[in-house]
Amino acid sequence: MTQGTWNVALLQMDIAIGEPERNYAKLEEMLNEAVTNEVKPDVIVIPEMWNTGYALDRIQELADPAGERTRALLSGFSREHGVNVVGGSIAEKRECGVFNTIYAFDREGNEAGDYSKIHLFRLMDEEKFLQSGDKLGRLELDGVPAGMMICYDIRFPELSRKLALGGAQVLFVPAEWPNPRLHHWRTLLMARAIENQMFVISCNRVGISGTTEFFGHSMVIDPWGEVLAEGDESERIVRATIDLGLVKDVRRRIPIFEDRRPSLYAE
Ligand SMILES: O=C(O)CCC(=O)C(=O)O
Repeated sequence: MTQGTWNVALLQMDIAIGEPERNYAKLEEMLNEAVTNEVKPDVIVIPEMWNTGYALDRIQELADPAGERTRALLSGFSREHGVNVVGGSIAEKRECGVFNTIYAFDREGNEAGDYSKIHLFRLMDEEKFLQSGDKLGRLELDGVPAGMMICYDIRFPELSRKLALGGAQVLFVPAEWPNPRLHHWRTLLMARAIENQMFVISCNRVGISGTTEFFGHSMVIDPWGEVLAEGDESERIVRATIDLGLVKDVRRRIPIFEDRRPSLYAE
């Protein structure tokens, strides 16, 4: 990191449904590609449910017990390469069920935060097979306060606002967002960035799973709503450099956090 900037790398990967071994191998390949680029990333982001895809009918047997395999891999990688990793999300098995969980690691390989998806997506039957998390996704990377949400969560502006009010300047959004709702995906991400005057860094998968197609379009959006980088529909690494100082500038320019009237509309 040069002063106040981050190079981010989004691993816009295809995911083999129900085949964790293939997915771990693919992820390692892409992680290595991400750090061998001439521009070294400060933060790497991975898509949602990258270890299993939506193999929900076999999720009990496929999910990573306590996330141990994933945590060992990502923590080791972060430490070895001195890079922050927001580890997408994985199907994570606990005693009380399977969760859709992000683990994030700092440059020393320490766990910087975790978040289990709180809004389960009925259109994909998540609520029938997964448990929902019950806490917000807050973390700090290189001293920068940030938040984590997963996919469907971006439809709930209250959640990103709460993270922003808690100090988040960057919002990470791993996703498996399918066709044909590209318009929703782009608009909601831009809205979350503009209304909260924060960076939104989203990583969506590509490829086809059964009858569902995923369009990628991973995006890096600045606090003014400008799209700094956007993927196409192919498997690739999407890169961008962000100037973290912009959050302060935009919040000074239009001081929405000073102008809020929560007594009139906060629940
Ligand atoms: O809200 C949407 O349209 C997509 C959400 C989704 O695919 C998910 O949360 O996995």
